[in-house]
Amino acid sequence: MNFSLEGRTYVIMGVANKRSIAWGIARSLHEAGARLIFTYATERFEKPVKDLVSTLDGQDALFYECDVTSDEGVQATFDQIKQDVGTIHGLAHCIAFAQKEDLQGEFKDTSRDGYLLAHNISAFSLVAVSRAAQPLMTEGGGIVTLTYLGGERVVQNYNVMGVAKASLDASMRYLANDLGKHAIRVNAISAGPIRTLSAKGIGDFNSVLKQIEEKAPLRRTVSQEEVGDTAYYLLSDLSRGVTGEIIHVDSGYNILG
Ligand SMILES: CCCCCCc1ccc(Oc2ccc(Oc3cccc(O)n3)cc2)c(O)c1
Repeated sequence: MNFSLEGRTYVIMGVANKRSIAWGIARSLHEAGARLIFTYATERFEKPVKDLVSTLDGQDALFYECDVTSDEGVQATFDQIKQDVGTIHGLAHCIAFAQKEDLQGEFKDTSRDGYLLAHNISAFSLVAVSRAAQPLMTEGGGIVTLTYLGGERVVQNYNVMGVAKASLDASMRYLANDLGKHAIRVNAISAGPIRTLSAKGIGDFNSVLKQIEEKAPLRRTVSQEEVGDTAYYLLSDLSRGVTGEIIHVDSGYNILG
């Protein structure tokens, strides 16, 4: 069996810059021979993403805007992708957002709007893009999303994003149940903390990194590349028997009490 991604096309949603975990996923899939399609939330990201992708030798990528807070916007993007390439073999959902004030202080102070916004962008968007992508995945395939330990147990300051990640994790399992009959697998990677643009929104992030380096079984933090390689595994035939699963790429930190 061949585990190359030659001849396969994957949609990667959420590259912001070279530090993005989504960019680590893009590099791993490119190295495996995949053709890549990139979506970004607003045209602000079009040039940075195109400039990054131009560094991938031999990549014939496509680029689309996709506002995941709009059902029509998601459908329009996937209609365009269907028109341009026909079939896709998978998707990496690397999209989340919560208001900065809801990522510090006490969770009990979360506003109704802040709670709904975090769930809309960080959890429901997986349902929306999976529903829109399914008809294009005529040969089956894989969907991967990014989650975090704070959705499984309390991590100070992660607050409403933790509650949204718990919803994302359960949504991933229910999507795995629905889409399995179409030979589409749905899994999540629970990444350890990585210094990305998104991480800047989180209170006291530096002390979390220090805690990992001191306590995690591997005594170090993980990289975008290590997460990218696990996404390659989950989107390739190596993981053909795996769906509805969360793989922790976190130096083992999640096993500690
Ligand atoms: C206290 C937890 C420390 C480890 C957090 C690891 C982590 C880092 C980044 C993560 O992704 C996001 C994505 C958006 C997000 O919301 C943001 C980001 C920047 C500004 C802002 O206003 N909101 C917060 C975290 C994420 O889900 C998890």
